[in-house]
Amino acid sequence: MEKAIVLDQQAIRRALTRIAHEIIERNKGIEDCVLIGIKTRGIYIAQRLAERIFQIEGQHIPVGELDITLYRDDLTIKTKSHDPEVKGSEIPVDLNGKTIILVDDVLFTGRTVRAAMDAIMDIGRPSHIQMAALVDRGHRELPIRADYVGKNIPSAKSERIVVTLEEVDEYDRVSIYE
Ligand SMILES: O=P(O)(O)OC[C@H]1O[C@H](OP(=O)(O)OP(=O)(O)O)[C@H](O)[C@@H]1O
Ligand SMILES: O=c1cc[nH]c(=O)[nH]1
Repeated sequence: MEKAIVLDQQAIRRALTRIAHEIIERNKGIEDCVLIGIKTRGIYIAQRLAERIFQIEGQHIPVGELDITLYRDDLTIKTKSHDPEVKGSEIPVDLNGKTIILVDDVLFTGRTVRAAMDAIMDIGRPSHIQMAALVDRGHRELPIRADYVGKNIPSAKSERIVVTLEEVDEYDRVSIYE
């Protein structure tokens, strides 16, 4: 059941504009930066950030993609943890020496980001890896944090944050379900 809408279209737009500014500020521009979106919705968020960054800086930032699948071990074992694996990637540039900014819609246990970092390290040797999430809902199971957060949403572990984006879902919204 939908408990609350936590971000509407305007709030998502503002959050992404702020993150775009923060990325530029922290990296003193975007030279040698690459955005890498994680599977469906992270990819669209990365593309939106690249558009904002172009509007602000007048420079194109490369955007790559990682496709990560969940192998949930709670199907066989009574635990809620899961092990994501990388299914595929589309990386448009050489990652050696670059600052990679991983982008996802929701940061939860951190296991997806860990799998993404493993995949990046297999492809090249970036100088830095940063992380941007539209929503950080807490409950980390690994020592991973986001450098850029649209909104921190405290949640019960049993709840679910659902992000819908125009590109795939017709409208922009972040809701919490119980
Ligand atoms: O930090 P974690 O615990 O790894 O969770 C975060 C991941 O979970 C969600 O994907 P989900 O597997 O729900 O698939 P979806 O993107 O298709 O909704 C979300 O898009 C993140 O990629
Ligand atoms: O609540 C959650 C947890 C993981 N991934 C999501 O998209 N939502």
